[in-house]
Amino acid sequence: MAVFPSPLESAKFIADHSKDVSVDEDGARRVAESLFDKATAAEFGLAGWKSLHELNPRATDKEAVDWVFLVDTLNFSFWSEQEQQKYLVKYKDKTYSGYWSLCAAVNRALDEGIPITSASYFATMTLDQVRHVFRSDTEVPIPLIEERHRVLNESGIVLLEKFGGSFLSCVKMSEKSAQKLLRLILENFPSYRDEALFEKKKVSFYKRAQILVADTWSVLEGTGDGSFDDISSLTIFADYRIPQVLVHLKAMKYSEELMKKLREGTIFQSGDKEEVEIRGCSIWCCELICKNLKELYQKKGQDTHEKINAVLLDYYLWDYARDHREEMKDIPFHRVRCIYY
Ligand SMILES: Nc1nc2c(c(CN[C@H]3C=C[C@H](O)[C@@H]3O)cn2[C@@H]2O[C@H](COP(=O)(O)O)[C@@H](O)[C@H]2O)c(=O)[nH]1
Repeated sequence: MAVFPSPLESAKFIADHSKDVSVDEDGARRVAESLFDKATAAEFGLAGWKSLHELNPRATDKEAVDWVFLVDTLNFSFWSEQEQQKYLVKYKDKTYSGYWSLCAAVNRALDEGIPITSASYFATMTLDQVRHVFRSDTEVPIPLIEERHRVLNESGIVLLEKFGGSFLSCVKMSEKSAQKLLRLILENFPSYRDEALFEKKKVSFYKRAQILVADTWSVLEGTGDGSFDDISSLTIFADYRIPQVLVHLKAMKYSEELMKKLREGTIFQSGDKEEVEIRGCSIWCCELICKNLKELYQKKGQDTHEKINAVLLDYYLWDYARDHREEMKDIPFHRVRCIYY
């Protein structure tokens, strides 16, 4: 049986040994206080996944679950070298960038009658078909198109061979446990094994695997096969936006030398010490924010069950980063080209 380190334990270990990134406990407490009133509002809740995001599926059926699987299999590396030169997709008279450009391209393909979310289709897609589905509305193509082709074929074949062609079968096998679904994903889909070596120890982040579980919970509206009783055991998803917003909100800090490298646009490799510290401290920082938020609610005698967890905090912070691009422009995000986030 394969050993998959826990992202939470990894984050604690990394935060305890980190040199260039630090979690600011007072800053984390202040962020929790500022979120306190918002946390019971609609946009913080599970329903926001659909109500705030027009490209996400409305349904809670097999096709909606397969949409989530396809999108999260490709949910990585949308950043561009030049902010002005980037991959964009126009869909229904709106132009989308970043993660939303991926969703727009998927919905555009479905509208064109291309069964892009069906394993039987993406298991044998050619590179040219992938290029067509994810074509850009600028001269900048989607990053890592060859890797996207490879992970699509690989994941489609596993779905066909082991799960009858639908991720819903995998969800049913998890018997309403988020941790069991996480393990099934890691055991069967190699491209989701987002791990690194840090201070000679194997650590994990599992960003796409954890967000796949979270998005499955969201698209099923926390009901039926998606009523995971341990959804609060997930951590936030260590991408390249959450660290940026945590530094902006002064809950996390970079050393001068790291800030200099980031400002120069240094491209890091997946697994580099700085990259691991940024991602691990982000997860740990959000655990502290979550803990503080729960304490604030307990003080007020309010029940926080299912209202406050790392998933909902992550979604909120990610949307916040989207909506505050301008204010955050002097905080650089770390640049890695990889299939993990
Ligand atoms: N931590 C975290 N990272 C997330 C997401 C999402 C979108 N997911 C949900 C959000 C709304 C919908 O409800 C989706 O279900 C994408 N990313 C990451 O961000 C990066 C792209 O950023 P930008 O270049 O600005 O589009 C890239 O690494 C991508 O992997 C999230 O939620 N949390």
